[in-house]
Amino acid sequence: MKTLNLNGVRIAYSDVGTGAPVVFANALGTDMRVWDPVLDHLPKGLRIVRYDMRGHGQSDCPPGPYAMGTLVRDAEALLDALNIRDCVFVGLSLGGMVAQGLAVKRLDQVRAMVLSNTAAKIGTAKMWHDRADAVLRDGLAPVLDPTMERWFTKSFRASPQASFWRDIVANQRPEGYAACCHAIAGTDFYTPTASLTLPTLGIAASHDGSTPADMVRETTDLIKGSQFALIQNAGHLACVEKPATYGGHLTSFLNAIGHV
Ligand SMILES: O=C(O)CC1=CCC(=O)O1
Repeated sequence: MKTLNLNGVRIAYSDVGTGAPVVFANALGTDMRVWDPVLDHLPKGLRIVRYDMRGHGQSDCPPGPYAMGTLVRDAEALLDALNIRDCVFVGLSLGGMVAQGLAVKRLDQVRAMVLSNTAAKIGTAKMWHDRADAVLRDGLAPVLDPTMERWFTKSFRASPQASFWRDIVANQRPEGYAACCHAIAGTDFYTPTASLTLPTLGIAASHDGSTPADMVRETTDLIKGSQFALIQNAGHLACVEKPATYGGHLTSFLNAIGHV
């Protein structure tokens, strides 16, 4: 794990390999470890960059609320600092919102994107403000059970791995989590995303309790020529629950666009 000071904030990242760049952005309540299960299922030789969204993982947690524009600027600054152009940007949930914002702003940095378990707009502003208020008041403990239900199928929740992912959320900082809830609350990328034409893969999961498959499909369909994949028997964190299937879809997409 390395860090860079970007926009006055220390951002933790990992940068491995020297080939065609693929950049991964995490979901709310997670950090770059959310991609660990999938990495073994990707082609060898890529340059794999992951980072922790501000307020998450090992990155700094400046006071919130955060704006989506700030999260997009962090991604932009990271790619500039690492001299990355023409990457495939893979964004999970909140990370997928960052992908859309970055693609609108910096097509020189992003040649293609993967919108995983995400949408142009997720939920309602009230829902996110309420969740942020609750987490700031009571901490993350009360949101753990509902989060696990949105993230994973019943059978995965009963597996020994589940407690590891529960702890990932439990150990995030409530202030960073809440600050990112505010960023989601203020985001509606419907119109800007509809103007995009870059190669795009949408990935949805059959049991996603946060961004149901129809929601992911609606956003993916805004982008002309996009592809869509539905992963069966997985929840919101399909990259964790079905890493081989997820990696297979990513690999097919990378091959199809010649990003090898
Ligand atoms: O509701 C959740 O916890 C899932 C989620 C929505 C946006 C995000 O990044 O995660």
